[in-house]
Amino acid sequence: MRLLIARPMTESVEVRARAEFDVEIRDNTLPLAQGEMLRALSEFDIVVPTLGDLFSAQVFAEIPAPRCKLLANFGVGFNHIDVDAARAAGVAVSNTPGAVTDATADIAMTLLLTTARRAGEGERLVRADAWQGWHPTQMLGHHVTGKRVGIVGMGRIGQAIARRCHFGFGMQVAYQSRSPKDVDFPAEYIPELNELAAAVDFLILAVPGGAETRHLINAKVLEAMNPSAILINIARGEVVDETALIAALQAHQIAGAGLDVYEFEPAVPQALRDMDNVTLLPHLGTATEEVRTDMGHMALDNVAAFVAGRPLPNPV
Ligand SMILES: NC(=O)c1ccc[n+]([C@@H]2O[C@H](COP(=O)([O-])OP(=O)(O)OC[C@H]3O[C@@H](n4cnc5c(N)ncnc54)[C@H](O)[C@@H]3O)[C@@H](O)[C@H]2O)c1
Ligand SMILES: O=C(O)[C@H](O)CO
Repeated sequence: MRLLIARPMTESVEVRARAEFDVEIRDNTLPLAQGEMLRALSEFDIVVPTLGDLFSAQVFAEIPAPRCKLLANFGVGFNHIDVDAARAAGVAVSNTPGAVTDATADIAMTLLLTTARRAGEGERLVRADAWQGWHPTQMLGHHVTGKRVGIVGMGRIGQAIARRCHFGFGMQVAYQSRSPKDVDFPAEYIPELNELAAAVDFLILAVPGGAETRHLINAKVLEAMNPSAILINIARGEVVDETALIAALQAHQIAGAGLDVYEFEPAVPQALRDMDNVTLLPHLGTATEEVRTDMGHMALDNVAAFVAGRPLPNPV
């Protein structure tokens, strides 16, 4: 069976892939272009795609009977794949849940602390050689310990964030999700999103992307937030109406934002880049050597199971 891996991977993943499979590893860090996706579906049995490779209904429509039978996605989020269209074309989809959880929760905390404590702004001040010295009212930020945090999407990553907030920072945790969760820390379930938004100092997004959550955070939710509150997004850019977010920040409806993901990634609006109360990261959630290696092996475990005719360990 021929395997295509759509990006260069960490060394041990590439070594294993070459040892176990008839593999082509694409030597390009950019997403697959339309023509490359069509070739992937028609010339390979299995493809390991990732974020940015837009396997849309239109792509599947162009190759109605693809040779490819598995998209073993590198990453837990699969909103770049039209899973229904894939299934209709006879293509299974798998992903890499769990491997990404702790690192992504760590990045949520990085964003929360950096934004609340104005660490990015302070770092820029020092680098610009503009710091005039400590004084009692210099660069006052928002206190974190003991504050109220609201988590939207209490799944694997949401719960890992909640644990860090509760056990690490003594924060009071509230959340919204599709259903209440049985968790091992105190957490209040607030099913109404605007109510949750109004009740917290930090609102953290950890839902999947896709049609169901597109613009879940809109002007109304941002209006419901406290003027002293901060929005953190480690989920997917499309979960937030970015135009509404910029307007809310400009009108001081909220105090700041910490973003790892963007609606039209990798484009980041100039208006956001101009604001000192916004922390901007380039989708770093899972960006550690260990985690990217674990994700790669998890994707290959799915490939191996498929080749051996066993059930996929991580079917979507
Ligand atoms: N920034 C990054 O690098 C990075 C890294 C990993 C994952 N992610 C994103 O985080 C997402 C979550 O990952 P996970 O492993 O925690 O997934 P998960 O499936 O374990 O958790 C998602 C949670 O969201 C809830 N949910 C779904 N739709 C909802 C809705 N409309 N309203 C409220 N809650 C809803 C689900 O019930 C579930 O509890 C991924 O799908 C991915 O898009 C980002
Ligand atoms: O969904 C994921 O796993 C990340 O966004 C990519 O690392």
